[in-house]
Amino acid sequence: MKPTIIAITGASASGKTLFAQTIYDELLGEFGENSISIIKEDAYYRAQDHLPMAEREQTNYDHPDAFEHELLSEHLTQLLNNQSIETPIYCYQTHTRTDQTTPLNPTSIILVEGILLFSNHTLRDCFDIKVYMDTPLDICLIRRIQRDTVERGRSIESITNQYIKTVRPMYYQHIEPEKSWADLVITKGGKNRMAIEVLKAKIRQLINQYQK
Ligand SMILES: Nc1ncnc2c1ncn2[C@@H]1O[C@H](COP(=O)(O)OP(=O)(O)O)[C@@H](O)[C@H]1O
Ligand SMILES: Nc1ccn([C@@H]2O[C@H](COP(=O)(O)O)[C@@H](O)[C@H]2O)c(=O)n1
Repeated sequence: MKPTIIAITGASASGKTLFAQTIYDELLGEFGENSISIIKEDAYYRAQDHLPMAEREQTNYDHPDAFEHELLSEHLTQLLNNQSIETPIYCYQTHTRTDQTTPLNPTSIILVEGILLFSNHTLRDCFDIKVYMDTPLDICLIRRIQRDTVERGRSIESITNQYIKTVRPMYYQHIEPEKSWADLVITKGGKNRMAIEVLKAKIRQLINQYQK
C-alpha cells in the first residue's frame, strides 16, 4: 500500500501547525514512528542566499512563487515510492534555508501543512485527503502577532506592514479560494477537538489496514 498523504492548508496562523502536530503527537504514541510524519510547506520556501537582507525582507512570502513546490512534489513522489528524503530547514530570521536538512523516512501517513498547498495542481494531485482550516482572519492576525513576536523575532511594525502589503491581499487572492478543493473544512482553529478526533479515527483505520 502506498502512503496516504493528508494536506492541511489555510491562512497563516489559522492553526495548521497546532492541528497537525496534535494529531501527530497523539498517534505517534499509539503507532510508532514508522506510522506517521509531518512535512512543513514552509521548509520549501525558496533559498534566497543570493539576495541582500533588505531585498529578502521585501519578498512576497504569501505568493505561490515564493515556494519551491516542484521540490516538494518531487519529495512526496519519492516517499510514495518508498524512498527517504532530506527536507530543507527554513529560517524565518534570515529568510532563507539553512545549510542543514532533516532526513525523513517513508511512513504510512504523511501530514503536510502549509498556506498554499492547493495552488499548484501537480502538488495538489499528491494529496489523498485535503483539509482547510477556516479560521476568521482577524483571529489569525491576533495569533500571528502573538506568535511572530515570540517565535519568529518580528516587531509589531514589521508584522502589520507585511500584513497590509502582502499577507491579507494574497489570502483573498490565493488562499481563501483553496477552500473549494477541500474535503474537510475545519472551523475553530487548531484546538478543534472533534475535528482532531474525526481525522485521528480515519488515520487509525488507514494505519490498521497498512499493518494487516
Ligand atoms: N484554537 C486555538 N486557540 C488558541 N490558540 C490557538 C488556536 N489555534 C492555534 N492557536 C495558536 O495560534 C498560533 C498560530 O497557530 P499555528 O498552528 O502556528 O498556525 P499556522 O500553522 O496555521 O500558521 C500558535 O501560537 C497556536 O498555538
Ligand atoms: N521569511 C518568511 C517566510 C514566511 N513568512 C510568513 O509565514 C507565513 C506562512 O507560515 P505560517 O506558519 O504562518 O502558515 C506566510 O504568511 C508568510 O508571510 C514570513 O513572514 N517570512
